[in-house]
Amino acid sequence: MLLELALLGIALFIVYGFHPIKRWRYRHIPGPRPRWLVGNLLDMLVSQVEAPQRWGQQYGPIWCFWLGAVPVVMTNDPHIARKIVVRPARHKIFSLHVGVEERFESNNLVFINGPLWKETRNAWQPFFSPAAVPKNGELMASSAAKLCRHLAPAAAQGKTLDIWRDIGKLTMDVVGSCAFGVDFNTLERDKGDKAAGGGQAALGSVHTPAERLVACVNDFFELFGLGNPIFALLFLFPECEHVVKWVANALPTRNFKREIAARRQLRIVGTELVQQARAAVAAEDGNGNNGSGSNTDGTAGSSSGAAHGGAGAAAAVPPKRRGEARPGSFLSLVLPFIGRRVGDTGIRLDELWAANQAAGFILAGYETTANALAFTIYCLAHNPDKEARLLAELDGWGPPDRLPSAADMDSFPYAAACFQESLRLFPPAAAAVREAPAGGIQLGGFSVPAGTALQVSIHAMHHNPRYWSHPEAFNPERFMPGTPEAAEVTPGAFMPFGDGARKCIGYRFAMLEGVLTLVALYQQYTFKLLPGQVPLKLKTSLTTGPANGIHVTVHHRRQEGYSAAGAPEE
Ligand code: HEM
Repeated sequence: MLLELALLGIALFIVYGFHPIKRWRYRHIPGPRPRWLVGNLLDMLVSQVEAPQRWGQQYGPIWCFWLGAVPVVMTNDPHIARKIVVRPARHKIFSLHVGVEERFESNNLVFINGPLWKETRNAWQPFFSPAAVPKNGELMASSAAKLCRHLAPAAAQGKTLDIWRDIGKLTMDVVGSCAFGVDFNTLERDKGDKAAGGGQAALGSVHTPAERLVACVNDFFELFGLGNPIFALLFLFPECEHVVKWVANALPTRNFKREIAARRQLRIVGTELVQQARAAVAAEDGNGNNGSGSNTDGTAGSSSGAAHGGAGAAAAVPPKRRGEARPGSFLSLVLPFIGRRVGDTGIRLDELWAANQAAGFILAGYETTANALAFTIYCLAHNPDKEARLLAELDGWGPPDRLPSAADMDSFPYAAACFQESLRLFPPAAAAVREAPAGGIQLGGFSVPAGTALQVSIHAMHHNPRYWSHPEAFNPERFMPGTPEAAEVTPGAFMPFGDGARKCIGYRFAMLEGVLTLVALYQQYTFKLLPGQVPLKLKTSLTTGPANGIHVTVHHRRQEGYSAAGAPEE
């Protein structure tokens, strides 16, 4: 009897691995052949960038692949992409976490849907309005100036460095000063770079708060999602989510322990930032009021948008009313939402929600922009003629020590074009994700069942030869208005920040930071790649970044005798 049951179990498991009913529902959509049990998961584990690009060439413009038992319908075509991104619902993101970490994660703007997403996006929006973003320019430029000082010894001594790590310190510095008014000190200290770079640091081996923060964010990015083998189990057995979660937490692997520690650290930092902001408000109120959510009158969006402040700088300007931190700081916009009820969902926004918004800003604002800037430096170092054109633009603008501001953005069309072209070639977010609506959706002539995960492969679209001539070439002229290259660009084929209601909320902020940083850096320095880095190896978890950093030597332009034409005078 036992033997028969075992055989029946094995037979059922074998049949389960073919997912016959599910696969039958998607049989009409072309795509790579799924393997037993794992589907096409292994291809995605090898490269979440190359596999979609290859499938796009073989099966495009729309295809279906399988993450274990989960079908994903993907496109590399701008017209189909528009139909996908216009939908506001993001497909469910699996999570292995339990308890407070699960509750913390369930507030993340990137993952939530419905009324909670709407209310949370409302809390973020005023900080990113067209009027508010430029006010961050001064702090961004001053962080870039710090980075320039930080690079000076390497330039003087001819040392090599991983510029991706140093740029990461810059973007964390910008997040701290612009969003929270806090100096994370990332550019002031350099303890052997233990804290930075690809999550190499175990949290226990770093000590200062800034080091801990950078280390835990790096760990988070490295270990989240498909980078974690247990996570892959959720795709193999999505119906058994609770069991997989239970096993993962009961018998955590070393990496999973690291990920939990990183999340905990982020939660703690987020909570500290919220509490500091509340304390600053209470101190300014002068009556001990801690802003505990009494302000639910919808004033959150009314702040001036002056982003220079937050917890650490709150004393500089009196708050407009109780419950608000420094006007215009990110947290000043978030704090008044504490205590609100979200429609008729029964959800009440609390301090954990606010802490998640603070941590979410750190996560979203740090690594994507760092990767984009580091990729731009790589592209320019590999294309000296484009670098020369950039240097000519900067030299025409002013002396090397003149710091750029948001008001100068129109003076740097080529710097902006270089940043955009690098976002095309190496989009830090590989895909935009949505869910097919109730009743299903027609895409590219195929009907896609309700609830299906829909993805725009941003990388595959940006490399689609149907829409980009010489897609592998770095050609910033594509983004210079009035050039023949720009005239060729298909509207909608460039989507590094996604699109629709869920378009990246930070895109203006990222563009400003990217251009101001490039200007400040290239006014003073150029960078040469160490050999062996072309073509660049990529790694993708939540974002796409360089797999092994970007190793360069730094050259001071004036000392090296650079001319406006950019070439070093030998
Ligand atoms: C070069 C830098 C950046 C890139 C390439 C990037 C890219 C993206 C992409 C592709 C999405 C998904 C959009 C969609 O599904 O349609 C996204 C969402 C998001 N981004 Fe960014 N991002 C960058 C910088 C930032 C910054 C600086 C912040 C803010 C601190 C930020 C905050 C967010 C948030 C909160 C979302 C989720 C929005 C929602 O679901 O409503 N990003 N980003």
